[in-house]
Amino acid sequence: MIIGVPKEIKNHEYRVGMVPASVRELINHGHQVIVETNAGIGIGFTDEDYIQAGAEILPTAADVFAKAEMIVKVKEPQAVERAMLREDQILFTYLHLAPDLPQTEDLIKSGAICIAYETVTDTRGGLPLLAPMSEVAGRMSIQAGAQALEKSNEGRGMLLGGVPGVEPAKVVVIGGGMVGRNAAQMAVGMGADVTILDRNIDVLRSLNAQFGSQAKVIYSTVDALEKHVLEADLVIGGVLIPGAAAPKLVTEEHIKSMKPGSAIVDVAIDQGGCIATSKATTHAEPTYIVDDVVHYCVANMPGAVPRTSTFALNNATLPYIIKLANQGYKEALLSDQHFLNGLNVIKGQVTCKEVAEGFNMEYVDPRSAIENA
Ligand SMILES: NC(=O)C1=CN([C@@H]2O[C@H](COP(=O)(O)OP(=O)(O)OC[C@H]3O[C@@H](n4cnc5c(N)ncnc54)[C@H](O)[C@@H]3O)[C@@H](O)[C@H]2O)C=CC1
Ligand SMILES: CC(=O)C(=O)O
Ligand SMILES: [Mg+2]
Repeated sequence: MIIGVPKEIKNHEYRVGMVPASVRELINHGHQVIVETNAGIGIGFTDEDYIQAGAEILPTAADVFAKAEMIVKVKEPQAVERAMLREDQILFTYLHLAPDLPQTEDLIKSGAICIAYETVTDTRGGLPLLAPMSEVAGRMSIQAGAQALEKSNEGRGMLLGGVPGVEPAKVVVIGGGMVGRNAAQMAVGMGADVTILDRNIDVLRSLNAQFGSQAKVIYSTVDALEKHVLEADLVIGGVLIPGAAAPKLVTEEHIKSMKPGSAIVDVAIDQGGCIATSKATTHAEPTYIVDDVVHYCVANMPGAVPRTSTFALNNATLPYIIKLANQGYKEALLSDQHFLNGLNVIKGQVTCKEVAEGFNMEYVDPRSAIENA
């Protein structure tokens, strides 16, 4: 198979779909890899590194899209990239369709086979291709939140850990999954007063086992959420209902009643955000203020630490890329229900239930969509 890796074009996005070592693996499996010039330059990989691994370098994204049978990316395709997709081409990347009608419509129109990293599941109920970036974003959320609390950023002027004799900041983490657990780990490490809310009892038990008395672990009701959010100096939004738009758990009224200068980091923004006043921002302009609350809502947080992130992402995606290339998408997806869960759009049909329901579109069972393709 011919596998194409274009350079990412989202704002301050320096990750890349494949590192040279992954290219070499695919070449060893007998495939051909084409890479856009300078695709890896943001993480220190030159064209020469890719050539050494066996790739061919092409001068533009248009060349890569025109020739590749499968496109491997990081972020959801931007409008100019969507225009280059073609029927029967495989697209393997993050999509986050639920909050993004224009992208969903373009992918339907393209006729391509669009497999989203973030809805692939595993046998333990996890999301193996989202997890590595959630680890990164969860950890980063505390750095971002600490900065947002600085006075020069219109924050309350609080140090997360306080100092001897002065109280630490209260950090409230909504959603105790991969993002929440990693955020809590960093916040605890910095000496903050940490509370984690989730509504899955098994998750609560596991958080309790990990953090013991270092963090409060609370069942997430409207009541509990309101109490803790209104007391918070920093709120981290990390809830997820896989495939679906995030529920708006923190309301406009809550934001109005939060302490002036408090901060929120809505990591769930890539699924639309779990805070009513959130709107996606970029690394160039990461924050804005609503009702004196600093909002950080960057939808590609791991893009800021692209070297760590690309390796972490590639470690997880490589076996799936190899499977698609070796077996073709039909066999690769039909033989593995968890991989099949990644299929969001195929040849004009929506095969992710949450996306179809969210946009009032017809849902087609992915298995029959493939069998009829
Ligand atoms: N902005 C960015 O750059 C990035 C964003 N993300 C996003 O972060 C979000 C979280 O991802 P993960 O932690 O991997 O998901 P996860 O599935 O590991 O964790 C989500 C948690 O939310 C909990 N939850 C669901 N409804 C809840 C409610 N009403 N109250 C409290 N908890 C609730 C679930 O029980 C689960 O434990 C996703 O939207 C993901 O796409 C991930 C990486 C990067
Ligand atoms: C998951 C995601 O949105 C990211 O890594 O950018
Ligand atoms: Mg206020």
